[in-house]
Amino acid sequence: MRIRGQIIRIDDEREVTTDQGSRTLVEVTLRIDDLPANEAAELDIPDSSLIEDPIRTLTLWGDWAETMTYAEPEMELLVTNVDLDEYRGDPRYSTTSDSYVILEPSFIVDVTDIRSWVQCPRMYYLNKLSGIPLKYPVVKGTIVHEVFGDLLRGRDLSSSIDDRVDEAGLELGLLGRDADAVREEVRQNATAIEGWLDQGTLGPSEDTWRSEQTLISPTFGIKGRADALRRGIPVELKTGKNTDHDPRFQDKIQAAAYALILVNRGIDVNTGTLLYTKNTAVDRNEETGDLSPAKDFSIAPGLLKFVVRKRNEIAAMEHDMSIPTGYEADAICEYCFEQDTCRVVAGRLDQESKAGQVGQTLPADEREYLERFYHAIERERRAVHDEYRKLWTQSPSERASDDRALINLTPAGATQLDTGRWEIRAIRDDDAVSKLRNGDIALGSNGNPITGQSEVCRIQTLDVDDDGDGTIVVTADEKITLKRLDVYPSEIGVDRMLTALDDFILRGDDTQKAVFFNRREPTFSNRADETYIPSNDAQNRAVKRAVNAEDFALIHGPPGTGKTYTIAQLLSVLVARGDRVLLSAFTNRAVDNALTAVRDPDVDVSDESIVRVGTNAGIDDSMQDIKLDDTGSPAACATAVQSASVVAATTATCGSRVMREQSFDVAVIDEASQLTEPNTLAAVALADRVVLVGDHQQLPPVVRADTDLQTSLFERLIETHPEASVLLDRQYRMAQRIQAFSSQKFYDGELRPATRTVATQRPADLLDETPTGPATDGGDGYRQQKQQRLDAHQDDQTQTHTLPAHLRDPVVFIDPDGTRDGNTNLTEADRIADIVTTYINAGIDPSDIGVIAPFRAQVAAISQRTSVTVDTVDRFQGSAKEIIIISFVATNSLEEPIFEDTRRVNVAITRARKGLVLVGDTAALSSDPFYATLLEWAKQ
Ligand SMILES: Nc1ncnc2c1ncn2[C@@H]1O[C@H](COP(=O)(O)OP(=O)(O)OP(=O)(O)O)[C@@H](O)[C@H]1O
Repeated sequence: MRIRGQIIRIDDEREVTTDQGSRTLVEVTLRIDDLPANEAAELDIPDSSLIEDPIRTLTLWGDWAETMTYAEPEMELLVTNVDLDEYRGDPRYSTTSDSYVILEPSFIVDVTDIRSWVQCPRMYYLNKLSGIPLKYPVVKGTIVHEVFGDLLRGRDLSSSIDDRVDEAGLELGLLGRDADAVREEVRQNATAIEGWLDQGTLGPSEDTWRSEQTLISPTFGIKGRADALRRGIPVELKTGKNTDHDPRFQDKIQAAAYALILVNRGIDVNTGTLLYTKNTAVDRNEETGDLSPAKDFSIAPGLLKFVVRKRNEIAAMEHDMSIPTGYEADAICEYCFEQDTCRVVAGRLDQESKAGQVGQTLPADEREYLERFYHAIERERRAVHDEYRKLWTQSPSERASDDRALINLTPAGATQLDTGRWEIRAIRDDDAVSKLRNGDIALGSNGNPITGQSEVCRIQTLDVDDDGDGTIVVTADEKITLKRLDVYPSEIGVDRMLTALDDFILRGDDTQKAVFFNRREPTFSNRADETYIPSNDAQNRAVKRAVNAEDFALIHGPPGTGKTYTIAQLLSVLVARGDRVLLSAFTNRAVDNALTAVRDPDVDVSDESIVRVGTNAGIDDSMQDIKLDDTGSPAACATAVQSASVVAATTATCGSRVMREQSFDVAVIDEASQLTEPNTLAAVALADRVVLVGDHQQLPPVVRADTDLQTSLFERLIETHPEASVLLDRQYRMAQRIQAFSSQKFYDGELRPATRTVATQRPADLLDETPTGPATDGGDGYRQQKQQRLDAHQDDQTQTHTLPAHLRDPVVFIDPDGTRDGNTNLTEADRIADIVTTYINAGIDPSDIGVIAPFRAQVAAISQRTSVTVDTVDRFQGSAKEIIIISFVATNSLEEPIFEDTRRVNVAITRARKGLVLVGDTAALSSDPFYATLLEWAKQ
């Protein structure tokens, strides 16, 4: 029996005498979440009031009492294998010798963090803050681990080493290493692995082996990736040497933590293996001791419990987000490699530290900032943990309807690739939507990702044909029977935000920081005095402001105002001046979109001077020719990135160990209003000057928790330093009538159409009534395509309907008199499908029409009724359609906001070029001042 609940009170520790001698105990009062159903029956207490009152006393015996020294009221407690008895009519619980006590079980601790915590709690904190820097032992360690995996998958040693060293080309190049020397060193390490594999009679061909496996334990709140499992026993590889007979303590802890996760899966683990690969490489004449690389050790229940208690210490500290001092451990600072960093961080942040403090303390506002964002990021981490938890708390169908999983797949086999990895296929027979995309990392499983067979894989294909059928193809290290594919949450995003804070605040330049902390005003030079963009005064001023900025400049670009165009012109000016430029944005799509404009033949930046840094899967096909080749000759890789005038990468990649080694004169960051402050800092920290391009009146950063991360650095700076910004006030997208509301409400009436043609566009321009059509910003290509469509249409001999009068206006409001039911309004969905059909029958191409709805359920309802693109606002940001139809869903009243933020309405309505149709309920919309004005405008 297990119980789980919130701590209400913790009594003092006591010693009692029992038949087993003197024992320690602590009594804790808990509010139990789910009382065991059989509680009353077990105790034979007929009092039903007990069942309504979930407060119970729990006695923690022996070592578990220690966990209560750092637990606090309000924390959650999960206790397994409890005993139930009664004391004066009250049911009471107590731990048994088989119990585990898990504090804050929802907080998921990584195995490697438990390892560093055991070495020293401050090491855990410093690793989290600073990330893993580019250092040779780290890169070599990664290569050896990969070769290990390859050997387990049956690959030939030499070809594995060649490939893996090749793959690390860029990192080795930046470290100034020679490939041959690295190959030799890896070979020495790998010899230990090979020898051990041979000698253990357990050849890789045997089924008892498997390489790295990601494991999560819902009970113990632990996750991690074991290097390998041999007959269910965790094997950890260490690239160092250890000539003692026993494995190192922290290494044992790591292997034992994996064992715990296996225990949670019902596997009894009582041994662990540590493989010290350097042991075979050390000189036997000089070294004494135990030089065998493999060291087995027994994993007794006591060790597993110790691991849980260490994990509990971390969870408790993270609960109130306190900073470890190092005194919690017996670690000896003078032998610690991290001693200097530890003292510097303690000194700069004025933290208590066992190693002491050095250096000058940072100004109070910087420390306050770091602390505030550290807390915000840790809250975001918790929200990611909530996502992990849904892997086991939600049923498969709940996950599917939440778009978090594709379920009920039919396995369709697997093929082993040359690399030893597997290509796994499954058939889907429905067109269920999900958040999964090609190129994503996902969790594939045979049905249950936690207790079943599961593997982290990369999606290669997810396509669905017209009938809704399709083949899913993924690649993974091990073969699985693919029946389900889940969105796999990742903490990399939060980890990268922390390292960006560290790079900017702790390692950043004081002069640069002063301006972001309002200790001095941003300054501007006069170096740019030419006319760069004659056709658009605001864009021209923006380029000049950006080139002149000594610190930062802000380019505020409402919808369709040519932000991307301006960025391209700006880059050509900067490159011509000899500046080295970082071009960044949150998503790969945004980076590639900006790069497309930079590579326009009319823009004076040569392809040879640009490199695109990122993963193959993330980068658009059209950018593959300028993608940085990070494999092969180390020197060539390093030169390629170091000599580039323009380096383009997402802000997440800016936090990678390769990009953290780069420096730039200027960082130009697109869609900066959608970036959290720390995400922006990841790029800012790499450059002397910064240009942020964005629009804080459109979508804010997407974050899970309600914290300061919701406000972008762009928004904060434009409010504190409006003089550093330029508003692009001419838009090339919308008819005058469509843009008017947005201009008035969001841009102080300053947004105007760039040309008369833009201003006067109408839906009828899309019809054959106007054969030549007016010029749109799509240009001749667009007209030709349209003419082809019209010709095809006429060839069809289909009757050409004309567009009814009420759909000819650029802005239309329609009230279908529907009823909201949950997050859908089917009458509205039906009417929207009719409107779409009317447009199409009139000759408008379906690809010119888009529908936006506030909720996914309504998106699904409309999608079932029409073939045009239907989506939420977030998916539409950055794109535009000739005709946009918006479904508001709400009827009668507006108890909850429709788009939760009026900026979403701004984005929705500004997606339309020629026609905007608002479909909603008059009564509901009139009940809110903002929507009432929208309605008034639409009905004009
Ligand atoms: N100065 C200009 N002269 C002529 N055309 C321009 C100019 N600036 C932008 N355009 C055109 O306006 C259109 C929109 O420009 P762009 O894609 O740069 O806008 P954007 O602000 O990035 O759009 P979004 O709001 O979707 O991010 C493009 O077709 C572009 O060629």
